[in-house]
This record gives sequence, C-alpha cells and structure tokens, in this order.
Amino acid sequence: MPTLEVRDLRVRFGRTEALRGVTLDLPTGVTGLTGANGAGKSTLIRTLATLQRPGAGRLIWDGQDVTRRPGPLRRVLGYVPQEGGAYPHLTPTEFLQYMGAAKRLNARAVDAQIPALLDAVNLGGHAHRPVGTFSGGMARRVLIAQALLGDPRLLILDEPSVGLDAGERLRFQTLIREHARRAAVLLVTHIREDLDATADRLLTLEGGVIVRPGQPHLAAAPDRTPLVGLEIARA
Ligand SMILES: Nc1ncnc2c1ncn2[C@@H]1O[C@H](COP(=O)(O)OP(=O)(O)OP(=O)(O)O)[C@@H](O)[C@H]1O
Repeated sequence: MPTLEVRDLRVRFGRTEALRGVTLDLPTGVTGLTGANGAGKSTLIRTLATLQRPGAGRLIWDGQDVTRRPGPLRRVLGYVPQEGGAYPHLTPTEFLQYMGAAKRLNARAVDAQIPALLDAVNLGGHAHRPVGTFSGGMARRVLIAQALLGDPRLLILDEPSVGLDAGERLRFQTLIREHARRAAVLLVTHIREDLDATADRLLTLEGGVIVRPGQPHLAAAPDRTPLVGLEIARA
C-alpha cells in the first residue's frame, strides 16, 4: 500500500512561518492530527492536498517525488476542506457528478458510485433535493461523500465531522475506519471522540512542527505522562 512521505515541509506567509519543517509518514490507516488554533494544521493539510505550494521540503507519494508535479497525488486524493460546501442549487447527486468531472473520473463510474456513497452518509433519501435546503450536518455529509468518489488512496479530512449528531458521527467513524483499510487517511479534528474511535496513530502540531507522535488516548494527558506512568498513577 502506498505511503505519503512528508519531508521537512516549510510554508511561510509573510513573516509568519506556518510550517517550520514538518516530517511525517502517512501509511495505510488513520493518522489523527491535533494541535491548538494556529498550530498549522490547515496549512499542512492544504499543502498535502496540493492547494498550497510549500516554500521548501518534499512530498513523496508511492516513492515518487510529487512536490513540483502534484498530478499523481491529485489523482488519488479525496479531500474535505475545513470550510466551503456544495453549490446550494445542486442536488447531492449533481454535486457528486460535478466533483467527479472535476476529478476527471469516468462519468459512468461516478454515476454507479453515487447511490452507495449517498447511502454511506445516510443521504440516500435526499439525493434529488437541493443542498441549499439541507441542515449543516447534512451538507457536511455531502462533502464527506464527494471526498470518497473514486475510492481515493489518500483521504485528507479537515474537521470533517463538525455538526454531525451522535448517530451520524458513529456512521462517519465506521465509514472512515472501513476506508482506512485500503487508504492513508489524515484526520484533523478537535473532536477527541473521533480520534479515539478511528485513529491508528496520533500526531500533534505545535508552532508549525510535529512535537509528539503517540497514541490517541495518551494525547489527552496534559503533562504528557507515558502510558506506564498513567497506569501506575491509577493503581
Ligand atoms: N493565508 C494566510 N495568510 C497569512 N497567514 C496565514 C494564512 N493562513 C494561515 N496563516 C497563519 O499561519 C498560522 C497557521 O494557521 P493554520 O490555519 O494552519 O492553523 P490551524 O492549526 O489550522 O488553526 P485552527 O485550529 O484555528 O484551524 C497562523 O499563524 C495563521 O495566522
């Protein structure tokens, strides 16, 4: 299974150094990414989604350097941005068709996938209603569905589950876990429940660098006590 290798990635906005040398690997499975507001999470995610050019550093997908030629990465990418949504006058079906065309996927293959994708996010009964009439959580689920078009090998999710109720959150977690069996998934979220339920590994960004790879449940410890320490403390 391909891995995305990120090497010494740097991004600067004027005087702000948003990423100060990020190195990490995204193998198959769910990698959770946390960090305080302004830590650089969205900048990292936008750079990995090829929307932001890095000032320095390298992106390597499946052994191929894609830093300057992002085509191979774009072809395998599914992406849920932090902000933005589907065009309100389009139905979810039309929006997924539009996104399929934008991703240059085969139109027939896209049409064949749409019912299952909408069912997967529990919008099967709303396939032909304009997205503008949807609740916030429903609109978010349309974005999750479009990210899964074409069965992407690399799935990048920026706060994907904001606004989902308990039942839909559970459905989302199951969907992501299932997809992560055959793809590298990067999940950026402040929602610990999602990380606990899905993440195989957890990274923390602080001031534009990865400060601590670790386990999801350990990241909650404010003093970063190792697991053994926690167990002894509880005994
Ligand atoms: N387009 C931009 N122009 C100037 N500065 C930017 C831009 N985008 C991000 N920054 C700055 O880069 C730093 C990292 O921002 P980023 O949005 O990546 O953080 P974040 O971890 O995603 O935060 P949040 O949790 O609030 O979404 C911040 O200091 C921010 O002000």
